[in-house]
Order: sequence, then structure tokens, then C-alpha cells
Amino acid sequence: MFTQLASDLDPQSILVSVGLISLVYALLKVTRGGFLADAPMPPQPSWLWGHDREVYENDVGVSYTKWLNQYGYIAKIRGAFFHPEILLVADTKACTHILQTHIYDYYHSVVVRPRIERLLGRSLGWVEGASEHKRMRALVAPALSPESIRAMAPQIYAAAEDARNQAEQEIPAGGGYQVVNAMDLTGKTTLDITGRVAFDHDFQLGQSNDAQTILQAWRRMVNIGMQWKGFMAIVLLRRFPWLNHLPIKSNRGQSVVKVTIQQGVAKELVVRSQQMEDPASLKSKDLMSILLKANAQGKIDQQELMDHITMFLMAGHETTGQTLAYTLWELGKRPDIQAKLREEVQAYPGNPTYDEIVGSTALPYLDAVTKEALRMFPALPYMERVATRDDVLPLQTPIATPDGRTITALPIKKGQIIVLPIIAINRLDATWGDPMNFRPERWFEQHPSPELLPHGWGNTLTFSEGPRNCVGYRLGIFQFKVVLMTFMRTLKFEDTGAKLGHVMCSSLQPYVIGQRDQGPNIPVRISVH
Ligand code: HEM
Repeated sequence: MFTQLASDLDPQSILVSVGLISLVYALLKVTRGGFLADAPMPPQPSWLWGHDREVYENDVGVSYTKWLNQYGYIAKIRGAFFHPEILLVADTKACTHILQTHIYDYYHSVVVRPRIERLLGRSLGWVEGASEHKRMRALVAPALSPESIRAMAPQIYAAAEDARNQAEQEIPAGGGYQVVNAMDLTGKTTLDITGRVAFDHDFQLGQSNDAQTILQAWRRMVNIGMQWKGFMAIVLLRRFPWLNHLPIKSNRGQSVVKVTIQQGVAKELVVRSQQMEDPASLKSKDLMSILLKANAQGKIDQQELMDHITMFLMAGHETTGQTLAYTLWELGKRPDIQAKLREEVQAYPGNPTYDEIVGSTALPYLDAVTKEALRMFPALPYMERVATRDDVLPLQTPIATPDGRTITALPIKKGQIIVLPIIAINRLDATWGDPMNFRPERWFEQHPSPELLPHGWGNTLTFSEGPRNCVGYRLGIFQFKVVLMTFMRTLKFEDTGAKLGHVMCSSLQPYVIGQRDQGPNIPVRISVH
């Protein structure tokens, strides 16, 4: 009966009772003020929503960027329902402290971790603690090394060319054009690449049943998360983590993608492995061989195998596909940049190797467009952590306290929630000058303040930094460049005039303003050049 009752509840219907509970909570327990007194706070938070509602109602990152521009590289905000203060950290030294030197003292927060588990399982993005994390990372990292990506290159080029040819065939002949959702085009291309290079699985350019089921399940989940109830779910789960364990609809809905993958393509891969003569002797360094071998040797059980497949299928394609879609949109709005990029890639003879394409010398403008796209549109716009012990954050840029002192370090308490707003860090005025301008040329210039630049790839925080940075960043960048180059050679992208809004729903999600209920969409006009 309890299960039935709980499953009928959605975040909106429990709002009133939760409001009352949180009021009692607030009266019984001092949950704010005090420890973060030295950090500046934007004025006038709502008594019930704190600053959370403003963050949600603005475009992704806009409020964080505004506050950090205003107060320096540290600020604190109030969370909804009397949540203890949340610390926003953009200071480079503090980021490095959290993400590199003290990484294992900062766990994914109570909102993030159970969500990752429901979405993708107990794989690398979920695991905590030095020894388990290092074990999983050491298991999969060889599949994503430069050596492995060199071996994948022909398949990545083949998949990109197949996707481009298919797109060309769908364009009406005789100088016609088609309006497509760039998210669909790039999403199925990167899913196809991930299937081929990591799992030796053919998603038939997004047309196979497996591909359709996975893409549709993800889209349904994102559509729900993009609505008001998605915001409510996040603030409620953060305030009342025990809600994570209730079988409410919004929690169960997040498992659909994982279940779809694990009952479909992952199961099929496992069955295939059971038919192999001796998986323990597999020599290949592709992800599937590494996982099957580890399973056959008893190093990982079948559930862990399934969870790694799920994590890598989704993390491997969704992030890169999204950034590519945003790039096609920007290039549609900026024909001058598109023409310059096309000129460079068309002049390049043949397909560059991994080593030629990965640096900035063989195709410098492609490299600059890639860095600019990843700076402006980080697929994961925020990271949220919780301190597992009392700590002191060192600061690169001293901050002025509300009582007029200047401090160079900020003490924090165990349990402190910290948001590392990647998208805001990548768009700060003081660091980037004209951050909202898509300007690849900036990557040929001297950045104004090197000590203020993040320490992650390309001086951005897009792939995070340190021992838990994105393990697939080399593959992400390589497939991004290959697909963009392949499309640019013969396809032309133009603006449709649609105005986009952006929302955080597990990752950065675009929608056409006025059509948010229709889900992620970046309409672009596509023709043969
Ligand atoms: C443009 C593409 C990509 C972006 C922007 C991106 C971004 C990120 C970020 C910011 C993190 C850190 C998240 C956190 O700590 O909360 C991360 C972790 C991760 N990424 Fe990526 N990623 C991309 C592509 C990929 C690809 C292609 C793969 C796999 C083939 C991948 C697999 C992972 C995994 C497994 C982790 C967890 C690493 C760990 O905890 O040790 N990502 N990614």
C-alpha cells in the first residue's frame, strides 16, 4: 500500500507537506548563517526558495555568472526549503584543491550520486573512495588512451562519413534544404561511433531498434526533467535526501534508460561473450574486450559489467553529440566562421591521423572552433560536491568579507554543499573579456589573466580536472573534430531564426523558446555546399 501511495506522488503534490516539514525543520535546527559568514551572498533570497528559484528561472549559468562577476570567485547562496547555504566556487586554486589535491574528500552530492546511479548505474561516475575509484579507473582507462584512439580512428571517420552521406541523401536535390533538429543528427552520429569503437555494436546510424529505444528513453527522461517538476525534484531531493529512496514516479522514471540498455544491447553483448571460447585470453584494448576479460577473470561481476556498458554508452555519446549540435547552431549564425573553417578542412589532404588532428598545428582553426564550442557549451554545466570533512579552501583571488576584511582562505565544514559552476567559470567577464561572443580567434590571443584560467583541458573546466576528470576526454575531442570536419567538407548549416533557451537536466539541454514542452531541440537549416 505504501508503495502504491508513494508511486502516485509527484514532486508538486508533496510540495505543501514538504513546505510544512521544512518549516518545522528550520525552527528546530539552525541550518544556516555562521560558518560561511565570510563568503559574500547575493541579496534578497526568497524566504522559501532561497536563490534556487532564480537560478532555475534564468538560463543555465546566468545567475551564477552574474553573482561571481559581482563578488569575485566565491559566493554563497541559499537553497530552497531552508537548505543550509550552498557555496559557489570558481576560484582556480580552490577548484584545484577540490578536484585535484583533495579529490577524495569531496563526494558527488546527495542530489548527484543517487541520480547517476538511477540513470547509469554504479560505474565510474558514481563510485566514491580512493581505492574503488582508482580500481575502476585503471580498468577502463587503457580503452581510452591515445594508443587505443589511434586504433579507433578509421571507424570514427567511417561513422562520420556514413552520417554525413545519410544527411545528404535526405536533403531535397537541386539546391534544396532541410530543417533538422541538430541534436538528433549529432546524437545518432555519436551513438553510432560509441557503438562501433567501444562495443563492436552496430546502431545503424541511429536507425536500429536498440538505438531508437535508447534515444527515445533518454529524450522522455529529459523532457520530464526540463519541466518545473524537474526543478522541484532536485531541490526536494537535496533538502530531503531520504526522498531518494522512495519509489516515486520521478525517481523510477530516471531508471528507464539504464533498464533499456541493460535489458537490450548490454544483455546481448554479455550473451555474445558467453558464447566466446576464452574471453579471459582476449588481447584487444577496446572497452568491451577489457570488460569481458575482467569479468571472465572474476575481477568484476556481471552487474558491474552492465553498469560500465551503460555509463560509457551514454557518457560517450550524449555529451559530445550535444556540443556538436550547439556548434552547428553557432556556425549557422556565423557564416563567416563557418566559411573560414570549411576553407581550412577542405584544403587539408585526406583524413588527418589522431596525432595530427589532436594538436593545434595541423588544423588550427578547427582546434580553435573546438575549444570555443567546449568553453561556451560545456555538456555538464555544473558539478556538485559535498565535503566529507572540515577543510580550508585556499583562494587564488582574495575575497572581501561582508565585515570588510580580506581573506585568502575559506574554512568549510563537513557536509558543506559546493557547486562548481563550469558554465559560469567558462564565461566569467574577468577571465574571458567578451565571454558571450562565440569567437574562435580568442584562442590565438594571449589570455588576459593566465593565473585565473582553470587548470583543465584547454584552460577550461569543461572536462573537469585532476584524477576524476573526464576519462573519455581524448575520445570526446577526437570524435568532435572528426565529425565537424567531415560535415563541414560538404554540408552547409544556416540559422533558422529560432531563439534558444537552455536548461540543466543531467546535462545542458537546449529548447526553442515557446516550445519547451517539446523537449531538446536545436533547429538548423542544412543543405549541400
Ligand atoms: C564533449 C564531451 C564530454 C564532456 C564535456 C565531458 C565532461 C565530463 C565531466 C565534466 C566529468 C566530471 C564529472 C564530475 O566529476 O562530476 C566527466 C566525467 C566522466 N566522463 Fe566525460 N565528458 C565528455 C565525453 C566523454 C566520453 C566520450 C566518455 C566515454 C567514452 C566520457 C566518460 C566519462 C566518465 C566515465 C566520467 C567519470 C570519470 C570519473 O569519475 O573518474 N565522457 N565528463
